[in-house]
Amino acid sequence: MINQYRIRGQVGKGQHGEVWLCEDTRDNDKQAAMKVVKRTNPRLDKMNRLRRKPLIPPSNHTPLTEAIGETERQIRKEIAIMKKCRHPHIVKLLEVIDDKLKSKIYMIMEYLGGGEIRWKDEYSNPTLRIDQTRRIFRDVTLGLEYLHYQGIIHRDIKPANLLWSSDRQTVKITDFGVSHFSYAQHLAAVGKDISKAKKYEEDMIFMDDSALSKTAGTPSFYAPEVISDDRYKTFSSDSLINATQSMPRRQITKAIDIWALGVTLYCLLFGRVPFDPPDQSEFTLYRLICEDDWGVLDTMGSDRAPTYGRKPRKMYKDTEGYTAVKLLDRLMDKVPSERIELDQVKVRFLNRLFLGCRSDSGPTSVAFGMGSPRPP
Ligand SMILES: Nc1ncnc2c1ncn2[C@@H]1O[C@H](COP(=O)(O)OP(=O)(O)OP(=O)(O)O)[C@@H](O)[C@H]1O
Repeated sequence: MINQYRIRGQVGKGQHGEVWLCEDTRDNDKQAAMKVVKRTNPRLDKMNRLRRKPLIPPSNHTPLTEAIGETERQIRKEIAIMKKCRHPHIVKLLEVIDDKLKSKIYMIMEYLGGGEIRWKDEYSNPTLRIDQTRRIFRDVTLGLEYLHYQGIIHRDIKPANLLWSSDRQTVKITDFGVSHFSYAQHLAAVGKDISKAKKYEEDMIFMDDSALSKTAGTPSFYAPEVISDDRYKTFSSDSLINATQSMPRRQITKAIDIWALGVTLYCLLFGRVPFDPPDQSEFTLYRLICEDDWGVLDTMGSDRAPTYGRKPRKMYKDTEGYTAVKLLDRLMDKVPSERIELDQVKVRFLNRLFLGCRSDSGPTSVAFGMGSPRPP
């Protein structure tokens, strides 16, 4: 038992901790997920201490972020971010058990019993039907829109971080381990005055936007702007100096999540990632992401709906294949400022779902919104 929680089996293990199924004995044995994380990780903390080299020697006034180790700083950031979120498509943090004298921190979350989304079989064929993908995509779009409105960039959107509720009716976004909260981005989204920051004061220590310059997430889902030129281009020593001097630092914004949403949608539709280097090297992967186009298979989903190719002709514009490829095009635009925003995804691709279109009101077999049924 940890406080009122009776521990049942282990449901998963991540890089930073373990997740256990437990029951809340004070709430009719209601199921919950308990993420148990160690406050310190000597190897990681040492590495980060060396990397960060404090500019000011420690004193009585050393900021809290310097006084605690890197691991605990990351956990606290994850908790601060999760505390801000209350949304049907975001995993809910119920409670944190944080006894300063103990080596572990316990995060109690709602239990998502449906587990991870299974999107491919052993031969990399898609396992989801188009209508299932459409529902998952809608849930994630809504969850992500809420995060961005809050000023949160998730930074690790991918199928493995989307979990089904126990009844498999809803998908929720999880794992805020590398997420970032930017007060500036929150204000930009809601258009408020920065002097009204009172409410967020306690979290200000985690709002250092410079942390965004560190690469985080999963390589196959990286947006081009996350990958700096020196990670996939070969330079002569002279041109490297010139290139790094002249290269403006690319701005990391919520657009990186929209790209990752596109990669996720591609995975669900085709059972494979859009950029898959034949030599399996990260160097090649980064080059493909930054410079190459992706391709499409002839069909998508386990129900094998036709796609009509990478550049489908206008005559197919009312088909789900055409709509899906156009949506992928807009989500995976290599230029972040040109990439579609989530409100546009809603208006242009999910509109009918939002209006609650019923199966008897017309063609609902269309994959991503408006249009008429597939041609024969
Ligand atoms: N609220 C939850 N309900 C049910 N299962 C969960 C829940 N949260 C996490 N899990 C499961 O536990 C596993 C570990 O989750 P966790 O977030 O710690 O690790 P992770 O996703 O591997 O991330 P990282 O290694 O980056 O910390 C996940 O694969 C997931 O299936």
